[in-house]
Amino acid sequence: MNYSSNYALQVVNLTKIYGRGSIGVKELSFNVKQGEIYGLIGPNGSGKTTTLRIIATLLKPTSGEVLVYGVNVVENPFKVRQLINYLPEEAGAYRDLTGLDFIKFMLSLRYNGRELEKAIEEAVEISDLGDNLKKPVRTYSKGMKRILALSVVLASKPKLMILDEPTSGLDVEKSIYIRELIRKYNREYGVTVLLSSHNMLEVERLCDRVGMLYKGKLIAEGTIEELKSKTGGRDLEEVFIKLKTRGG
Ligand SMILES: Nc1ncnc2c1ncn2[C@@H]1O[C@H](COP(=O)(O)OP(=O)(O)OP(=O)(O)O)[C@@H](O)[C@H]1O
Repeated sequence: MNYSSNYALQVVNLTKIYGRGSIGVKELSFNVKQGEIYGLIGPNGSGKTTTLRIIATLLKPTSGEVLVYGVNVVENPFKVRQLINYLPEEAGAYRDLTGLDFIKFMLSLRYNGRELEKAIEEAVEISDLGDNLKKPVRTYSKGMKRILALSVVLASKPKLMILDEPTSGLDVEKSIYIRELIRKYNREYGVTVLLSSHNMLEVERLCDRVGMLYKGKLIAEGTIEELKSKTGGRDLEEVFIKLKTRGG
C-alpha cells in the first residue's frame, strides 16, 4: 500500500478472525487524516476494540494492512509504539503503585530529564487528583483510575492518540472535562485522535468524522452533517438505526 502523507492512519481490508471462527472485523477500510478527531461507533461486539488493539500493535490481524504515519503495525510495531499512545477499554494501573508513581513510571518510558519533569507536572494537573495521588491505585474508584490513565496518555502527546471509550464510567462533569481536554490536545498540540464510543452524543460533539461499525464492517462514514443529510436522521442515533434497518 502507498503511504499518503495526509494520513495519520490507513486501514485497508483489515480482517481479524479469532479462534473458532469468531469474526472480529471483516475487510475494514478507513483512513484518519492528520489533525483529525475520528470516532468509531457501533453496538457491542461490532469490532471497535479489535480494530483499536490491532492499530495499537497489541493484536495481530488475520489479513489486511495498517499504517500509522506510513509505518506498518505488523512489520514495525516498535516504531509504531513511539508514535501512538493507547487507552485500553479496561485501563488498569498497577494496583500497588501510588497514582503519582504510576504517572512517573508511564511517562519515563517516553521522556527523560526536563521533558519528563514537565510531562509529569502536566499529567498531575490533568488528573486533578490532588492528595489522592499519594495513595495506592487500588484505593481509587473506577472513574479515578480512568482519569489517571487518561492523564498519562494526554500528557505524553503522541502523534496519534487511540482512546477506547475514553469517558466510560465517568460522571457528566468529568466526561465534559475529558472531552474538552481531548479537543485542546488536538487543536493546540496537533495530536490526531482515534476514539471509540457508544455515546453518540459525545461523538457528535467531539468528532470531525465518524465511521459506523456493524458486525465487523464499516456501514457508513463521513462528517456528522454528511451522515445526517444522507439518511435524514436528526442525530447520530437516528442515523445509526436508519442505516441498520436498511441492512447495512
Ligand atoms: N478474544 C476473543 N476471542 C474470540 N472472539 C472475540 C475475542 N475478542 C473479541 N471477539 C469477538 O469479536 C467481535 C468484536 O468484538 P470487539 O470487542 O472488537 O467489539 P466492540 O465493538 O469493541 O464491543 P463493545 O462495544 O462491547 O466493547 C465480537 O463478536 C466478539 O465476540
